[in-house]
Amino acid sequence: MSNKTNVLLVGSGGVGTLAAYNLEIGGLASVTSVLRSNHDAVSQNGFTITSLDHGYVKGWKPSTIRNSVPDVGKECLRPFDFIVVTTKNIADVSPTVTETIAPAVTAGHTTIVLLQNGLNIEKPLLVAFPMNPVLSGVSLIGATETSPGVILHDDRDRLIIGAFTNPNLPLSTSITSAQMFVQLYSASEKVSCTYNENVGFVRWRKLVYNACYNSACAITHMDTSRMRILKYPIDDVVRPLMLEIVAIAKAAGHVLPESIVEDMINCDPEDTYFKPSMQQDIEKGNFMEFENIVGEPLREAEKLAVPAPNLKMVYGLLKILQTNIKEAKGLVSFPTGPILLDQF
Ligand SMILES: NC(=O)C1=CN([C@@H]2O[C@H](COP(=O)(O)OP(=O)(O)OC[C@H]3O[C@@H](n4cnc5c(N)ncnc54)[C@H](OP(=O)(O)O)[C@@H]3O)[C@@H](O)[C@H]2O)C=CC1
Ligand SMILES: CC(C)(CO)C(=O)C(=O)O
Repeated sequence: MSNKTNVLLVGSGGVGTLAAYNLEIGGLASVTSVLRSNHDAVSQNGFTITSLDHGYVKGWKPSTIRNSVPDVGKECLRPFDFIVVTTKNIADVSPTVTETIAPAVTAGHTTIVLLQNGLNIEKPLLVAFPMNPVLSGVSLIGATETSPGVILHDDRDRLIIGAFTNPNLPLSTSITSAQMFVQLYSASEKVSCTYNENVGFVRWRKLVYNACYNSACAITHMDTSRMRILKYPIDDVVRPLMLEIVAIAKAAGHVLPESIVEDMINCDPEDTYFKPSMQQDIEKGNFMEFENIVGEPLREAEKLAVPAPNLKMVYGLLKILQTNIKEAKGLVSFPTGPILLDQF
């Protein structure tokens, strides 16, 4: 039996494939990757990765690939030490993250690492798996699967790991797991992976970008460069949203530096015509992570009585757009025909 750390990776798109590759070349982890739409392409040809950190990699496969999440109990498998979740976190569509990973979690043993955007993403996992550490992974990376098994990685991998508070475990248990994961991820010596105990601060800081740019770009189908060149999309839409997120974060106890708004507005190189992930998702007809990225900060605002009228409007619009996607995928339907016409 291998003495490497046993890692299951669920969700091998842009972020997940880079994480699996980086963990394996570090030499301390053996990775089982769960693949879905790219399973056949990768089992035939491996991954092709063009990466700013790792160079050009052709035909690479993780130690094990699977087309479904393993059932550790039924299959009598060695328990996973870490499950790294790099799916999009679509809280309003089943199967949720909790439902997806449940068969692979060993109570009291497996550490769950959520390498995903958004706020309060740990809450359902702490309810479902009360005796397991859950870690926060905030990724600053640019990684996209351009066709099945082909990954373009064009902004350096900087990963910030921390431990979500699990009231059923000593904090030291979760912190030890977090530090172990940082060691595994840093072992490649190709990327930056740091431990940060202030998970809330790190997640609110990232939301200043994601809740505002992701939403504005998804709704308008305009990338961040065009918004900055035109200026009025920033003045009328993006900056007002960012100021609301900063105010909500402050009320929640996370005081972000004053410069954060202008820094986030200008953080992408202006010539990249960058589309944030939510815009890329809507343009592909995929579900958007809007509940965790916009809905959760909005619910925090309501709880803390912080006015957030812009965020509320944007949330409403994203919910409508998500319903359109659900309808296109057959998850919701409406009455059709003459009855409907008579009614309106
Ligand atoms: N991409 C980026 O540069 C950044 C992304 N993030 C965050 O990282 C997370 C991952 O994003 P990203 O890599 O872009 O996402 P992608 O859409 O590229 O990849 C998600 C992968 O998860 C797979 N998946 C989804 N559900 C399941 C399931 N139930 N079982 C198995 N596989 C599943 C998808 O498969 P399928 O193809 O079949 O749908 C896809 O391969 C998100 O939270 C995102 O917001 C954060 C910073 C930067
Ligand atoms: C901007 C980015 C790529 C941050 O790394 C991101 O988080 C997103 O597009 O959702």
